[in-house]
Amino acid sequence: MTVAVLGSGAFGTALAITLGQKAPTLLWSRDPHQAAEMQKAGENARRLPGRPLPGAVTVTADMALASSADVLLLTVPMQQLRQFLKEHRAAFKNKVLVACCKGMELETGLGPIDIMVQVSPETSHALLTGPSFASDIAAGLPTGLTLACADDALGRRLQALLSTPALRLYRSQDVIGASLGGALKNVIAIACGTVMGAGLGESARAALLTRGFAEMQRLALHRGALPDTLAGLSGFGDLVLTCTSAQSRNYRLGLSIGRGEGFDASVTVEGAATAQAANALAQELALDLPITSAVAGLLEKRLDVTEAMTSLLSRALKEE
Ligand SMILES: NC(=O)C1=CN([C@@H]2O[C@H](COP(=O)(O)OP(=O)(O)OC[C@H]3O[C@@H](n4cnc5c(N)ncnc54)[C@H](O)[C@@H]3O)[C@@H](O)[C@H]2O)C=CC1
Ligand SMILES: O=C(CO)COP(=O)(O)O
Repeated sequence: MTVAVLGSGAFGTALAITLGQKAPTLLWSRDPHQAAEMQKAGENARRLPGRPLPGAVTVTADMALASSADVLLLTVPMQQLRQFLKEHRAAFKNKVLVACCKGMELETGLGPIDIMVQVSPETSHALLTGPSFASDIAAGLPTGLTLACADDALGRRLQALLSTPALRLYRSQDVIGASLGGALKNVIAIACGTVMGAGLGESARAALLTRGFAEMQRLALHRGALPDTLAGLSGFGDLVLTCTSAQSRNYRLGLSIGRGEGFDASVTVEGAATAQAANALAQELALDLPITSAVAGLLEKRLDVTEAMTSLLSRALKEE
């Protein structure tokens, strides 16, 4: 099976770098100028400078060429996924699509697998998610991810195809759990960044991370996820990484909120839309997600940091 990565941002480029060390790999960019520049320079100077593309990676803006591969890794941001699938529906027919984005669609609350099923029912679907910074993957550092696919036979083939010596994929058939874990950890990372930015301390962050994990489980289990999936790489693993590292854009957005600073709106921060989508879903399902609600309040500017903290600390005392 041949592979193409569609979307030449940080994550798409990193995946192409690691997969290109194993087999010929296509990397598609929507911008012909950027594709030509990357092919010529042998690197993505904008997103991953200093990380050379292996010779087996071909960068192209030609979707007909890119979609000639059997397996297409989709690395566009979550809020772009539906439109992207609609635009290229004919080219993707009968392909295996592996979504690599994390989040919930703002208007519908749906995750990447649900959207692929809706928009491209004539394709096969899987999800690649878990704790990994693009820069670590591109540097060849050891990484463990979850490959979630409801079809176990296909999941096994994808696991073998997409694992590399440094990138170790674990298989799961729980696409709901893997999808929600990856989406909701970003919301908690914004909360943890906020607490650290406001100087409230590492003990407060540990409490938020832990209670945030309880919220992730509450929503995900209600939607049919398996507890083990939430405790795995795509849930707890990615939560720990994202809530403790300033490499994370979600955490950094939180830091800027906590410090009362601005944040570059062009940076991909998946947790922002997801916080609002998850908060709306929680209200609809009458689920108690106080941290998610506080993050949504901060992002929508209904709350400031002091009010958000007060809303969490003044809740009735309860059993853990
Ligand atoms: N950067 C990282 O360390 C990791 C990112 N991810 C996930 O990967 C997804 C993408 O993130 P990044 O690559 O970091 O973002 P990015 O901002 O670096 O790149 C996004 C890319 O998508 C392209 N794009 C946007 N809209 C498009 C459209 N409609 N059609 C075609 N291309 C479009 C942009 O031109 C850009 O090249 C996110 O969901 C993120 O959560 C997952 C794991 C690690
Ligand atoms: O998903 C990631 C790590 O697993 C990347 O995190 P950010 O999107 O917050 O940078």
